[in-house]
Amino acid sequence: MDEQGEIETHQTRQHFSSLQRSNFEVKVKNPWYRPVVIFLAAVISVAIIIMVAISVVQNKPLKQKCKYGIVLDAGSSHTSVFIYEWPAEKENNTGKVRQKHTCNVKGKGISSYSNNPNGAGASLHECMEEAKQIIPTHRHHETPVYLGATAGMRLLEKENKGASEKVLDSVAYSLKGYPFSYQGARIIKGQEEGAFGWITVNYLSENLRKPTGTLGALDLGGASTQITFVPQQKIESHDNSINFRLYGNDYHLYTHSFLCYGKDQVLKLSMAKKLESTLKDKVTDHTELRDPCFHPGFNFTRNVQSFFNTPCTEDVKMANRNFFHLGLGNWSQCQQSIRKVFNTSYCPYSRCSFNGVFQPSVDGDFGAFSAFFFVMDFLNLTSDDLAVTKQKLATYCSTPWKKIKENHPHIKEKYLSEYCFSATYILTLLEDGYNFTSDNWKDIQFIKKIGDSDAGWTLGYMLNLTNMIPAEAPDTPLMPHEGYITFMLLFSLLILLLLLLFYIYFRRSTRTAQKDISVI
Ligand SMILES: O=c1[nH]cnc2c1ncn2[C@@H]1O[C@H](COP(=O)(O)OP(=O)(O)O)[C@@H](O)[C@H]1O
Ligand SMILES: [Ca+2]
Repeated sequence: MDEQGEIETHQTRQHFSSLQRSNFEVKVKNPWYRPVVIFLAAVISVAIIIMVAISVVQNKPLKQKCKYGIVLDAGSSHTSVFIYEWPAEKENNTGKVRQKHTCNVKGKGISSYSNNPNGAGASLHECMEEAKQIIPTHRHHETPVYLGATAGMRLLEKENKGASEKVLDSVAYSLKGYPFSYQGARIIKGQEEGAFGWITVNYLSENLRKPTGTLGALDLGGASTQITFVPQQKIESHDNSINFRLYGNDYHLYTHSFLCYGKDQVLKLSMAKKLESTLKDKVTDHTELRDPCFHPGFNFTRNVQSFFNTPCTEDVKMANRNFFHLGLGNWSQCQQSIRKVFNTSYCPYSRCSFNGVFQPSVDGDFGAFSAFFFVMDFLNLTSDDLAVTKQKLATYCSTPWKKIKENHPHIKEKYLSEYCFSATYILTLLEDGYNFTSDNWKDIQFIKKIGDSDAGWTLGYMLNLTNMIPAEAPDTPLMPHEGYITFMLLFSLLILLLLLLFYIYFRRSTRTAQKDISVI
């Protein structure tokens, strides 16, 4: 072999040995890489599937564990039992508490039991038994029960403190006899009634955690009425100011409760004033009271005493006697007579509603509930402008009593006869008392419920006493539960897809390498 041949042979050997090396490498990769990749892909896939499955099961709304609370609204006309329900683990979030059930206690309000206090406690029995059925037994012992009494008991306390204490003792004794967690029975203050009504409507409307405005609250009961809202102006009287810090926001509320200005007591007050001016100098029995607030043809014999059996009319003095109560059905005269129950002759502040009570000008939207709703809804007056509302009411009041009864054969006559008075009072209170105008009349929404919960003070009272509205906003998860599950699923699918692509690409490149070798 010459030198040239030597070199070629050497180069060929070198080339062959490098080929041998690369062939060796591919041969090593092939049997090793494929099963490992398949195995890894399988393990990762299974891991992802397990992860998704666990996160779905872990995070799916488990069979809701609920907690419960009971509030008894011992109003002047009747008592209602409200049962509230909320998901156990979300109690500090807004809008989570809902009204599960209500039960109306048979008979009148607890203040009517002043001569038979034990009857007050006993009257709650049926509704409390119903609560035992509705709330799961294992939750009974941890379910708080609160009783709040409003203006009927405020009046009884004024009139006869001993009797009001006995009535409260009786209802407390009765409530302690049930398997729930008794938390107290008390007369709530007018400011609390107003403020908790405001919290209720704003909690239910989910206004509290948003930067949007809040809803003012107008509550009309039988014995008192409340107005509560966030004013634009400074609150000039300490008694009308309530401050709350809720979910990290400060609220400065104006609130006032007018005792004796619920629709039943104001009827007595108005009647007392009419009787005083008409009958005072007449000594004969069976004198007539011609009343513009009752329908033409309405004619009943009544006793003066039935309008003077309350501290609300104690300033008007009259001897007891019977009189004929005759209806005239004249809306504007009725309004004139109702105006006399508002004293607007003095105001020690820059502005007042009536009776020398400070009130800033009404501002924003209002929810008007309880008897505001019952009366206006019955008369179909919840959605017109003020002028049309007045016209319709004038027509209703002038409708003969006989026709009214024919049109509503199933409504109790006492209630039916009073709707003209009550609606006229509502318009007068809102316009002359609180200073609403035809311009902002549309800002008043007459409401009974928000969602499935009644508007009223009870929900706000319970939320406050159970500390369910925190002062600071609780931390919220990054995304809602449904969003989290969707994200996890999509993300896992994406990883699977990538693995699949990676596997396909790897197989292809391996085959290409093998082909290259076989060609060589
Ligand atoms: O279905 C109804 N139609 C008309 N008025 C009603 C209805 N239900 C309740 N009311 C009236 O609503 C008022 C409720 O007052 P409540 O008993 O709460 O007194 P309070 O809040 O002054 O203590 C009473 O005047 C009652 O007659
Ligand atoms: Ca009430």
